[in-house]
Amino acid sequence: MLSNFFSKNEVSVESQKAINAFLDAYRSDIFPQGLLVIAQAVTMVMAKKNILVKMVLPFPCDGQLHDIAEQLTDLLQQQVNFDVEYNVQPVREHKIKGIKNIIAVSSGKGGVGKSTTAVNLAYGLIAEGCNVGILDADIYGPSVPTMLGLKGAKPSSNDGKLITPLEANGLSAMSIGFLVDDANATVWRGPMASRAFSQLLNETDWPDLDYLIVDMPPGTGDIQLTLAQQVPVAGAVVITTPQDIALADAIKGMAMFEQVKLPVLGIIENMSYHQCENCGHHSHLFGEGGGKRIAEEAKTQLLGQLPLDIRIREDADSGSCAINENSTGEVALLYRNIARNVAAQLYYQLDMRSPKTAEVVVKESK
Ligand SMILES: Nc1ncnc2c1ncn2[C@@H]1O[C@H](COP(=O)(O)OP(=O)(O)OP(=O)(O)O)[C@@H](O)[C@H]1O
Repeated sequence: MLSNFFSKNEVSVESQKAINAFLDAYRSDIFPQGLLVIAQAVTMVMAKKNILVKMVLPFPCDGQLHDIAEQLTDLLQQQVNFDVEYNVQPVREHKIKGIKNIIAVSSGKGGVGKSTTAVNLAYGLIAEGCNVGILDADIYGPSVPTMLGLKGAKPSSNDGKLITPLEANGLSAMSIGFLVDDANATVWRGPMASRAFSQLLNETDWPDLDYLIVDMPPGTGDIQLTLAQQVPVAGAVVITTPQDIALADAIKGMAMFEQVKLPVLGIIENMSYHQCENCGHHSHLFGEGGGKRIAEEAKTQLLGQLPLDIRIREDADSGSCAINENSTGEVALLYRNIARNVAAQLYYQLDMRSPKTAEVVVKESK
């Protein structure tokens, strides 16, 4: 038998060919040109009776690899697993130690669920396989401490100079809310607020992070503009709801980032629909299709849509998170899908090693 020629650790040539062909032809939103064009160091070994596909990828995507492994297992009638290392590269140079990429989460309008989405996006990126931190820059209403279950907690300092961030379920977190009480934070204005923010960013002893999510204050005024200029943001994500008034403000938000020449990775539409608990029917309480429309108009991506769901509010209020309770639950999967889209957009739009970015550069130079 052919298999007798292989050592116990070798995958048969037939299986290798089948896996390569499948991965080569595989297409999805985050792999528009297939998986193999962006994968490095692809090898296959036998691990007991299972095939282990090893590779290095440039952005986290554990959830999608899990689905691909299931499809390959069906195809080969043999268990296939992935063992992937993520090698996220910084797309923009900056001097903040330990952090590779800063992603700003903003909204033109207050109350659209920006902080809730920022926290869940951070946990989504962790669930997909990366090291992540969050910086609550919402100086006028820091809600991240509550959402992480860290209200009242105080960070410490090992050397008396840098503040050690707090940690909640593997997420490193810093917020003005850890340092001053809410009443004091709200009276801060202009320069004072931006100085406080700059200190939070630069004087925190961040661990090694692939992504730092910055929860920006809502709106598009001077303070937001200053912060956007102050932070070496790799890419921005704009949160909106489908209501006309929120959409109009989201457009203003994108224009603000354009003004300071920061790339917008896309839009997340929050409270897009309500799903009936009994029959599963989706009702679009605040209108339909708005996020998609403004994303198309701004030539950016709709990174995902989230339901108006009581579980999301309850989690945010109680300091828990759907992803940490059940990383494959319905709401968790939506956030993880958005997290993958954000990470992939950052890579394809901005990393010079990305085949898509490289393509754009070639076209421009003609
Ligand atoms: N998809 C959702 N489903 C249900 N409730 C949600 C959803 N998203 C956010 N919420 C709730 O809406 C309220 C406002 O959310 P959040 O504080 O995240 O908004 P924000 O845009 O950050 O507000 P602010 O402008 O004050 O910073 C919170 O009570 C939150 O739990």
